[in-house]
Amino acid sequence: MSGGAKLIDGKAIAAEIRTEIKHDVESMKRIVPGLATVLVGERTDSSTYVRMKIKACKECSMNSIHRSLPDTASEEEVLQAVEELNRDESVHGILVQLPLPSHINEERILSSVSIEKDVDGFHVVNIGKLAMKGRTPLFVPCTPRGCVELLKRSGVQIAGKEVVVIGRSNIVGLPVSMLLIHENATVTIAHSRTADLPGVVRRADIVIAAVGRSEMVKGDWVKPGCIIIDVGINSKPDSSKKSGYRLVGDVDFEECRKIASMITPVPGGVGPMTIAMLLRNCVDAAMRKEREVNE
Ligand SMILES: Nc1nc2c(c(=O)[nH]1)N[C@@H](CN(C=O)c1ccc(C(=O)N[C@@H](CCC(=O)O)C(=O)O)cc1)CN2
Repeated sequence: MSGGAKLIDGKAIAAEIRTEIKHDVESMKRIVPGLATVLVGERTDSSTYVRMKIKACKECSMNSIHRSLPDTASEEEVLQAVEELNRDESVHGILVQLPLPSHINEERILSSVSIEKDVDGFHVVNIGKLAMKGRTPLFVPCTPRGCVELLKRSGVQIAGKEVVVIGRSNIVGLPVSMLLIHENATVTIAHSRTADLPGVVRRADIVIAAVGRSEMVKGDWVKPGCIIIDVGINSKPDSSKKSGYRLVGDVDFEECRKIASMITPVPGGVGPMTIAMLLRNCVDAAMRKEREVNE
């Protein structure tokens, strides 16, 4: 491509989705959707993400409730906070910000969230249904749902495409692969131990990079005209920035934009979609509740 890839503007698409969400919230008669955030510890990145989620709720006329626990909190204390939110009728969605401190069993905490309020889609029942044919999970994890939404809203036909997902995490790699299979793509899950990773990635019509390694995917790894969704958010030292670093993805943007037909930037690509999809999931939960109340 001589002109370079078209940018998939995640910030603009997320803003469009948030306008739709606000409209849905304001059309609800009996319920104001409420999102609960649980933060254990004080990691700077996690605190920033939680703050962004709370701000996004406000902008969409939604309520938010926040529970903060110290990083010394016991597993029982985190479970108790989740249980209280499970019982709270003003809360329609609960998210426990990840990662949790290493002494806490993540699976136990995530499975303690009521499946009707599991807006992150990480409960084993919701993930299990996503992994099965003919089952419908109540919620789909936000970043994977955001990737698919970016493709659809950019006019990309997914069915029949060869997709290579790089990364096999529970948050992104595995669930996005399942979602894309349900969209009738042919999906290969590649990872750091895949033999001839560049050769595998070169087969893809659509590349989803979610491996967590700065600028790993190079220009000569990708097929001309392919579509690249970069999920990575890595900081890279940059002395020209006040902070001393800048954010980069898992894809070498400057090299790959010359080869691909469409590409997401970092920042401003998948990241904003994660929060938009979280709000979508929470409002869907509240709308489901409102329908039950009306019956
Ligand atoms: N419980 C969860 N924990 C985590 C999730 C998740 O979906 N649920 N995902 C990530 C972090 N995350 C949300 O929690 C998240 C990451 C990035 C962004 C984002 O908008 N990034 C911006 C850049 C922001 C910056 O300047 O730092 C962008 O890419 O443009 C939103 C949410 C791990 N934990």
